[in-house]
Amino acid sequence: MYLRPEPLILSVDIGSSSVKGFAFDPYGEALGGIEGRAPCTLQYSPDGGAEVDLPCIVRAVDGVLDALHARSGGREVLGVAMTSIASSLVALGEGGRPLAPVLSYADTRSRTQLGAMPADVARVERTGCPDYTAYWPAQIRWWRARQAASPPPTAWCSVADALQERWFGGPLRTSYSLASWTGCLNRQTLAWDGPVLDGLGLSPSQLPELAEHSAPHVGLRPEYARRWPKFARIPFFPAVGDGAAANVGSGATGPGQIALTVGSTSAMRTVVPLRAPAVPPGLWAYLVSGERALVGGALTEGGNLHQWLRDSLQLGSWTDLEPRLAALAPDGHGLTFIPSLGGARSPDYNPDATGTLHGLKFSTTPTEMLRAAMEGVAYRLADIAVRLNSTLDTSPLYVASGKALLSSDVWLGLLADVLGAPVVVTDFPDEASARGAARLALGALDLLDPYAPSRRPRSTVYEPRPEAREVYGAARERQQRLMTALSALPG
Ligand SMILES: O=C(O)[C@H](O)[C@@H](O)[C@H](O)[C@H](O)CO
Repeated sequence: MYLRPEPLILSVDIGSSSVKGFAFDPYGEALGGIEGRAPCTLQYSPDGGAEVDLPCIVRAVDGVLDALHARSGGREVLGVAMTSIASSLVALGEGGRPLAPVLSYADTRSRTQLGAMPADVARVERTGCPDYTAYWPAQIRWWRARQAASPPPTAWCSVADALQERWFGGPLRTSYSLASWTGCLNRQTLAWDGPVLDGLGLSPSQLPELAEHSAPHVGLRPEYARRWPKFARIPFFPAVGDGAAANVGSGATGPGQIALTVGSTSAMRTVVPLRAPAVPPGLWAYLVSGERALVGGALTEGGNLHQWLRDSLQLGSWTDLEPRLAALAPDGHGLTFIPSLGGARSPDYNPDATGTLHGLKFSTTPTEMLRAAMEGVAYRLADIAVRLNSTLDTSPLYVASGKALLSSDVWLGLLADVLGAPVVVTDFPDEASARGAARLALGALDLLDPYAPSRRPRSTVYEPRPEAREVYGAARERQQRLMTALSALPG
């Protein structure tokens, strides 16, 4: 019981399209009205580039903290939690100066570097990550090859680590969670992986120090202490990966509970109370903390594909579209949409994969194309689900998160049909990643157990419909056959 206004915890989420900040009470529940948002979007280029503009992120995050500082008024602020896209790679030059470009998980330009590391069959089991363009080993090699004429970077870090270094000074520090998304962390020993660093010619001193997300920075540098006096001496917690935060924030932390997220990108993941569970074929295993793993798979497409089609086909607002999408029968259009516009992450890991829309007729409508894209994403998520569910001891329960999914009854319903299992929307669905980071920070402050099952009722359950499941099953097979046929094409 608090007699004065309750203290609050602030949480900042660095996403693929914007930076958002929210306030939560000491029980981890959202407090309306104290929030901040600033746009900052990944920049895609035709060669597979997906860069993050660091000055844009710095401006956005500092601006969101300005808003949270002003709006929290006289209330006590317990701390600042952070969650971020993962992975991100910042190269640092002399004096710790960040060098462009900053690469994101979606950047596939390092495709030429895949297979270039020394052969090492145990690497996936040690790091939890496959050899792919989303991870630092390929990205660091690509970065060096491309900038060969410039002085080499002296150190590397994630975007959130660079921000915290600006606010607090060095040394650079990262959480086990963010580090586990880089492909360079040995998740068994919780140290940077020796063979991976040797293969890259790096020493651990060129990477951030590793710490648990519960070990905060305290004591802002004078210029930031003047800007945010209320934050000058409060804990700022190292960022956790947004996937890990989404599970904690949507309450998907128990056995068989799978966070099904469609934000800008999409993913499904489950929390395992072990540091280094086996990595299922085609998937990855990251860390929520040094004690808990996050096993799952991710696609680079989700709400970003929906948005791209709405813009490209001038489809109008999301709200107007939903009834038109809902009026279409499952797979009634006969189209096959392979949604790999950003290459294929899980389960194929093919950076050269592209999007395909097959089966067009003069009668095809733009709304049908969008519905086919949403179904196409669902089939690819089902390819991840098959692999993930084979590791579970119980039947899966999908817990929805992500703005794109929660804004669409159609997507929620068709995912339940395609996955053949209930999809649950909790009564605290919004901003799961920010909420998860806040709950982990409250856990670090000993104020709650971030993994405790929620006692709040489940508001909506989307049950699978057997007739629709059958129709979608056939359409999913058609998508598989099309992918196989396309993979035989030269080039
Ligand atoms: O678990 C996840 O959600 C993924 O693994 C991440 O790589 C995200 O796709 C990325 O951080 C963008 O939000």
